[in-house]
Amino acid sequence: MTRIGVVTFPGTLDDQDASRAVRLAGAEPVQLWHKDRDLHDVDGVVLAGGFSYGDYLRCGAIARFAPVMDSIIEGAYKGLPILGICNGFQILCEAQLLPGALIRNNHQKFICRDQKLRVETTDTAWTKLFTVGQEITVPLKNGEGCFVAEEELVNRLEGEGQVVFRYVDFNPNGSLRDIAGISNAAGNVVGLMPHPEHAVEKGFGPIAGDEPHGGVDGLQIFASAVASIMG
Ligand SMILES: NC(=O)CC[C@H](N)C(=O)O
Repeated sequence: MTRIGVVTFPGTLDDQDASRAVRLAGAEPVQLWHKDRDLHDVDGVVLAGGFSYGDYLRCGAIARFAPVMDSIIEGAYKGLPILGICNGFQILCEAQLLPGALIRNNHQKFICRDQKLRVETTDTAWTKLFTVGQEITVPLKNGEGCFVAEEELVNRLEGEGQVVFRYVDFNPNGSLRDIAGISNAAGNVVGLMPHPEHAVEKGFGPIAGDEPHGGVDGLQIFASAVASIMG
């Protein structure tokens, strides 16, 4: 069975939901602790959302130096599928596994809403099962979600197909070019601000189309990783 590690740092909030999403996608979730020196032979890793180390300094800035990150960085360069959700995305940027940075929302407030996104590429380990241009709705909740990078870098990300998700209808934080998620050049490392792990079960997900509180669009992200790992 495919084994996907879910990392818990002090202050992580969404590791249980991420583990549940992994299980619903047909894989076995493996708990990884911030102090773990190895990844216990997992086939993929999820850096879950939350408030690691209380968001001190900058979101993700301290978690980036946790012992488990050495193995994650090594795994990333070897092609291990890695997903960073919200605080996980911030940690991946701090670790320079993904380019750019996430800064305070342009309106200076924490925001929580059901957010529509467009899937811009299926050439990543985490979006393989979508269709290009598909619109999905998943919850969003963060204080530092504004994606910024130099103009030249953003142009390169667009040109190389590394913009993976874009906000639709409403940009919730001032992110450049409505960018909600990006990947590394190889497509195995993906980070996104909204939370797919909160949209995996009917009755608990966001309001989406004809499905009040029933949207399960997020599940495809975890199922995509399982499909990529199985080849
Ligand atoms: N939901 C989250 O992961 C939040 C991330 C981070 N603590 C922020 O507020 O931006």
